[in-house]
Amino acid sequence: MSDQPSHAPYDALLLLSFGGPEGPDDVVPFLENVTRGRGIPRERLKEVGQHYFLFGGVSPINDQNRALLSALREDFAACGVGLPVYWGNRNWAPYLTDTLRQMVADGHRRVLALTTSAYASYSGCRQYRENLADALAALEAEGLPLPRVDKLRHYFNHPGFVTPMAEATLAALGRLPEEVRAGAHLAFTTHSIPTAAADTSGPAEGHGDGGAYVAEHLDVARLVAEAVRKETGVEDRPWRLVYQSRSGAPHIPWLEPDICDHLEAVRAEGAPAVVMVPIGFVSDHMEVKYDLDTEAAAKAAELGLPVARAATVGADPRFAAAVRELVLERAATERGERPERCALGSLGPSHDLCPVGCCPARAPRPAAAGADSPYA
Ligand SMILES: CC1=C(CCC(=O)O)c2cc3nc(cc4[nH]c(cc5[nH]c(cc1n2)c(C)c5CCC(=O)O)c(CCC(=O)O)c4C)C(CCC(=O)O)=C3C
Ligand SMILES: [Fe+2]
Repeated sequence: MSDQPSHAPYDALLLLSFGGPEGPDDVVPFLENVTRGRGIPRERLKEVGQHYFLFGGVSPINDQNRALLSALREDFAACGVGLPVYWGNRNWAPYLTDTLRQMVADGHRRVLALTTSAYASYSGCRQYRENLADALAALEAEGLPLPRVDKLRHYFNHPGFVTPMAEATLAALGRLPEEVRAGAHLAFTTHSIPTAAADTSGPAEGHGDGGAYVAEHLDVARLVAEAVRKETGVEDRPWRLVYQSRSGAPHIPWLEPDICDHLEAVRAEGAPAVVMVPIGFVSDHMEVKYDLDTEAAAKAAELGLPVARAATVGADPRFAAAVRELVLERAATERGERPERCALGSLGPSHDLCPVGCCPARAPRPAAAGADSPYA
């Protein structure tokens, strides 16, 4: 008997992420990969390309995923979890299909996937499941044995995600001039998505009124605001969930208000300062570095409004530990045990298996790692 925590039946973990360009020549091909068949206006693409060129054509997301990989491997090793960790992306090298092919070549047949998106939505959940189905179809066409791939549950309300975010919010408050700290508002931000996609996010029974996407973000915002209240003793600090990084055609409704409009509105109401808290994101990637640190920060400067931006969890060891807990929890569930399923807030732990109709696509396509998966 070994007293090492068991990750059986899983034999590998796959970090599944978005990917990003690593130099100026990568930017246009990367954007073509992202937007293939998705009808994003050319104007928006040129603009987003410029965001990347401002940073030398390099997205921070790949280095951040490399750091997360190291943190996961360190944590697993320290805790005796002998699960190898691989990394594959939707839109840039290392591409998911290549990684999955390597995993099969290395003998892995039960794979657990961790996505760098903590919440339910088509873009953050089902689209990754579609990418997994595409990769499995490619391996099948090559005549390779197919691994079974499961996906870890959404972790937005896990303490290993929420606690570092709350601490980062307090740290950002501490970077504001002392005299505006007590009165500073909190602006929790996440990626805007079409309201139609928000309304149908998560399982069907929660559809409508922003669906699981908005409900989950509101729960995290409340938890962080409450932690800040406890720590600072400021009882009625205003906070709001706002959105950023809108794209798509202007006549299609997306979640609002935009962070920049929100800064203007609270300035007009007399807010002395704002802390921007990007709860929607797992690392300080381009949406954070450009849309918040560059664009929203410039807006705030124009308004004469002091702002600070909270760090995302990134490769925080507490987040790596949370991933380990979630992996061991899911492994135990797959073995037929009933492990403790840790979650803060009012929503409870999210489902392990996306039910049929969860975060539907506009045009149905095969998606793996869910109840409607065509794969085992
Ligand atoms: C919910 C959500 C997340 C959070 C969850 C998650 O992390 O998955 C996210 C993350 C990210 N989005 C990213 C980049 C882009 N997203 C785009 C486009 C879009 N995102 C959408 C949603 C989301 N996106 C949507 C509804 C679109 C429009 C249509 C479509 O394509 O579905 C476009 C095209 C141009 C534009 O429209 O801006 C780009 C370049 C990067 C990489 C950043 C880097 O390089 O550091 C990351 C992590
Ligand atoms: Fe995006």
